[in-house]
Amino acid sequence: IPIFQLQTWELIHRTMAWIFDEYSKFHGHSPAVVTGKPIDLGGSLGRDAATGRGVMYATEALLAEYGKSISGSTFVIQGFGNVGSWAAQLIHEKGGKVIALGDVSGTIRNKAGIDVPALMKHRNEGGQLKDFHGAEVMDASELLVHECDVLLPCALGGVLNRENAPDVKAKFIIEAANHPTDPEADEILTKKGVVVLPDIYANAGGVIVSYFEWVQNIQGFMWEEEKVNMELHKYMNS
Ligand SMILES: NC(=O)C1=CN([C@@H]2O[C@H](COP(=O)(O)OP(=O)(O)OC[C@H]3O[C@@H](n4cnc5c(N)ncnc54)[C@H](OP(=O)(O)O)[C@@H]3O)[C@@H](O)[C@H]2O)C=CC1
Ligand SMILES: O=C(O)CCC(=O)C(=O)O
Repeated sequence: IPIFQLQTWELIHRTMAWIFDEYSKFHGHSPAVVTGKPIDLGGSLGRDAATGRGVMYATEALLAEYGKSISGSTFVIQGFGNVGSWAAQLIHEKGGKVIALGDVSGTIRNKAGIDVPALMKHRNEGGQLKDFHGAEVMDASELLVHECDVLLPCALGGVLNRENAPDVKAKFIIEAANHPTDPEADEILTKKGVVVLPDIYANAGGVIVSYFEWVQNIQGFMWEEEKVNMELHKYMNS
């Protein structure tokens, strides 16, 4: 089943609706042939937040194994798109302190913790990260090696490599992006005792809720968002 990467949900929805429509012209109404559809055409509630929510559940589960929790831990996040912004919001809701964050437009930090809802409002009103008043601008090259408990790369693949891995200070890395840690970095980080949670689990929330979309389509039924989130939590923790 096809899916877009690194695109806005508006474009993903439009494309998936087009594929669904074209297929249905030849085979009759067939919503289950494609996921990532707009809600009105059989998309699932909760899919928009699903990857970031799954990242939060995975982080919570990993920290618990080490006797820690999101609340009271510090977080650095690269990428403030679909995955990064949802992960940041949900971590903030759980009492986690997001102390540094960056996208292409800028990189910012606030030792006391960034007010993520205020940053979302600023971004949704068209503002860039670098112009946000609740944090100071920092050099983008310092983000991945910034002091923190948990580092969440939520942008591109291969961002952690042999150049920067020796300087990483995080104790935990959650691979929210696809393959953000290259094999050389993996080896360096493991020797340093950094715990790296692999992408195949950490960012599985998206594909799990896409599976739920297919399940709902073949059942001819739509789940409440609470049920989607509850089932996602169950799958991420099983
Ligand atoms: N969305 C999903 O459901 C899933 C996504 N993934 C993976 O998660 C990652 C993020 O995807 P998603 O959030 O959907 O993508 P988006 O396009 O929504 O967001 C990507 C973010 O990364 C930022 N970014 C891009 N390049 C850089 C860079 N060089 N330095 C800092 N920030 C950068 C972008 O900044 P700007 O906005 O300024 O361009 C944007 O904030 C990808 O690796 C994707 O494959 C994995 C599973 C599911
Ligand atoms: O929703 C999907 O089917 C795929 C999600 C995704 O983008 C990924 O797992 O990389």
